[in-house]
Amino acid sequence: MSDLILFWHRRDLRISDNTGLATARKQSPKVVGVFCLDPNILERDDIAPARVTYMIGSLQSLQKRYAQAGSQLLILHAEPTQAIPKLAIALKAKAVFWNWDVEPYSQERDRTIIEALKEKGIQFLEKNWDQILHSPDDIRTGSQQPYTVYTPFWKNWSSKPKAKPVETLENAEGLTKAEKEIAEASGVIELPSAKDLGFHWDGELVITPGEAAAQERLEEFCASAVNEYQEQRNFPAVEGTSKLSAALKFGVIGIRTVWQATLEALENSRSDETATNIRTWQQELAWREFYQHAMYNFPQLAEGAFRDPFKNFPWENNEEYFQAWCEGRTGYPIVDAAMRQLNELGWMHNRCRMIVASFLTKDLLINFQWGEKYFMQKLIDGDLSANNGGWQWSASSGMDPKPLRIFNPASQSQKFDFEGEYIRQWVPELRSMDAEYLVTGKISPLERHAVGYPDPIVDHNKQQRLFKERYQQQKSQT
Ligand SMILES: Cc1cc2nc3c(=O)[nH]c(=O)nc-3n(C[C@H](O)[C@H](O)[C@H](O)COP(=O)(O)OP(=O)(O)OC[C@H]3O[C@@H](n4cnc5c(N)ncnc54)[C@H](O)[C@@H]3O)c2cc1C
Repeated sequence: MSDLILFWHRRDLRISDNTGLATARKQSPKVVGVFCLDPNILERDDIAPARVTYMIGSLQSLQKRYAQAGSQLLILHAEPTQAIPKLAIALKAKAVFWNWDVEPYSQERDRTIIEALKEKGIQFLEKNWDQILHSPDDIRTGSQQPYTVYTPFWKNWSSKPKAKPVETLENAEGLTKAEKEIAEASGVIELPSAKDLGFHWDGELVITPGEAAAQERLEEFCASAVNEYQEQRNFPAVEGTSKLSAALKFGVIGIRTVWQATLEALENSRSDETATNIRTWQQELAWREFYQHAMYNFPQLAEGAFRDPFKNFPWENNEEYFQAWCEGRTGYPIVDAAMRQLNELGWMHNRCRMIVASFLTKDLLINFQWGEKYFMQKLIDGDLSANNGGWQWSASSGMDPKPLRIFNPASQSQKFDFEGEYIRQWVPELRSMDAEYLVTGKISPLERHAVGYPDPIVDHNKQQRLFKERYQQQKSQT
């Protein structure tokens, strides 16, 4: 066996602040990266072109970072349970290290790979967490149960000391020429483009791929917008949030680095008000972690409703309504603006994610899993835990003590897009209409037809009554 440690990147496309990679480098000077394009993931029907494009761009940048450090990032495109052990055996690697993931598929895949490595006496890292600040096994209620409610989770989670960023891989030995030939014979390929993989995204990405861009975005956000985050994050027409979600999903930036930046911002804050804004952003980072812990502890979340009344809920699942929702043609301006933003950018503002999710489930009476899947097909930041968490929260089927939250599209627009700026940006046929009509949605059929904008496909008040009735019925039966 050689000194080689293969470091398998998955949701940690960076060489800075990477716990598993830093451990590998401590144990050997010879560390080579590997990324496996997994057909089990890429061939699913919920993969967004924007997401793959961002991932490939970040892999390109990771390859450059490895080259600068003196090593390589190898690319495979094959079933990982076979390809990873095969490469490790061919290169006589002494170890394959990687960072653990919360998703059910990843855990199953990793267990299979661990068995194959064990058989050959190749070392691995047991349960090394990197993408979250605390292990899901460590944050427990007084009776040692995982949390199902966010507020007590936050209290416990935020009271625990957080690890500092770990050191960047500055230098490492790579493969020799002979080893490179062995790697190629074992399936290593050139990094394909997203188009080569069948994913076409010609638009601009909401965030530039790669570590440097994510770091820059973090610094920029922490120097300015974070100071007004609490209020500004609610207005979809304002650039009030970090847009770091894709970088966090793929681990293009380390969560310890992000947390450290919030602590520095707190230290530099000049007023209680600013500090409150920064703490609010910290709470959003904790939501991300809450949903990841939830997915790890309750993997059944990925399969459907968490709460009983929703397990057999009589959804109507009207295909035409669903199509209108997907295309931004519901006749509700704020809903349509949001869906068109999603279709065009591969990203949607959080306030609008909540509005459209409530609309799909409470107004259109469509199973939240349809919306969950559509989001995954479009989002650059699409992430099982966060997306499922957001959808189950909006549908009232998940971990939430307030089951009957129903968003009224008109009052949401009146509060958060009162000048209709966001609506005008994304629904251009309504551009010349007064804000009053845009936000209330009280646009006459004549005016709608004149500009080619549809009539409302359902009546909000009627539908929400219907939803409540069905919910009460289900509740009484469970
Ligand atoms: C129906 C629905 C679906 C969602 N799907 C996803 C998804 O697939 N991927 C995803 O990353 N987020 C998802 N979210 C959460 C949230 O909308 C996005 O994280 C946020 O809009 C990303 O923008 P940002 O990076 O500017 O966020 P910021 O406001 O700057 O927040 C910072 C980071 O905290 C995390 N975060 C913020 N809010 C949440 C939240 N409610 N839940 C979990 N993490 C959060 C994200 O990593 C985000 O990048 C969803 C929310 C809803 C209501």
